[in-house]
Amino acid sequence: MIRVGVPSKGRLMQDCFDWFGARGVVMRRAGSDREYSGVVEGVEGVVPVLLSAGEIPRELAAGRIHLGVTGSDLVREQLGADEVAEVARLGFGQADLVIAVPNVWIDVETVDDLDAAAAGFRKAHGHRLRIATKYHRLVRDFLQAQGVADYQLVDSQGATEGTVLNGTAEAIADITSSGETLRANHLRILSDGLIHSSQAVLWASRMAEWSAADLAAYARLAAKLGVAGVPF
Ligand SMILES: Nc1ncnc2c1ncn2[C@@H]1O[C@H](COP(=O)(O)OP(=O)(O)OP(=O)(O)O)[C@@H](O)[C@H]1O
Ligand SMILES: O=P(O)(O)OC[C@H]1O[C@H](OP(=O)(O)OP(=O)(O)O)[C@H](O)[C@@H]1O
Repeated sequence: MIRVGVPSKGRLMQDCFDWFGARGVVMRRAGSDREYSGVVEGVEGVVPVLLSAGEIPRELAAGRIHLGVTGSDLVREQLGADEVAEVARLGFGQADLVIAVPNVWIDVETVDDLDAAAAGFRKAHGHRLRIATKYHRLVRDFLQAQGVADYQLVDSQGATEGTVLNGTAEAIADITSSGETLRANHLRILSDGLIHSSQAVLWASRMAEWSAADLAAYARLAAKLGVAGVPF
């Protein structure tokens, strides 16, 4: 059996079920809304595994699932290129990981401006400018590539836009789609502050054991979905 990790709740789960369903692979939760097991109809040898979107990268890397659907942001943040292969971009779950600063920082429009502000900030406040995020790796790599070093990351696993008003950070790096949460919290995206454009992707684990029967099931599934054969 190939195990396919799918998001266990919310819009991502529904969009994922719709995407598979439109291709003749019907996935649904078994039993009640609260039961985290799933069933699939329309293809033999495939079992869905309902998981938190944030945990799907780790399960792929551990080889406990063969395939998984989750955001490219979460995989790029948590995994290296060796552990998974991209099978298909699914065209939903689009959101941008961006750096945003308070509206009142009128002199800070770009990442270069943020760099300059960071140097001044340290002198004025005795500590480095704080950027709240849960995307530590992506933010570090992005700022390093731009030569920004005088800052510190503050971990925020949710309600990240609130950290500036709450006084625990000066800037944030988080996912946005409509931009409403940023606006409501008086934050503005830097003009060159796009770190990653994310969307839901079907990933294949390079770490899972793929038996001959699993490879045959994958071929059947890939044919139905109209995606590439085993991508590694
Ligand atoms: N506002 C949004 N619009 C579109 N996509 C979003 C939005 N917020 C988050 N996403 C995407 O949804 C995926 C899951 O997000 P997140 O890590 O917040 O999980 P979650 O919804 O909190 O679920 P769980 O707690 O089960 O992991 C990510 O890939 C992210 O890019
Ligand atoms: O641009 P918008 O359309 O306003 O969406 C952005 C919000 O959506 C996500 O939060 P989510 O609802 O997943 O909750 P979180 O705070 O737990 O991350 C993200 O972290 C932003 O807070």
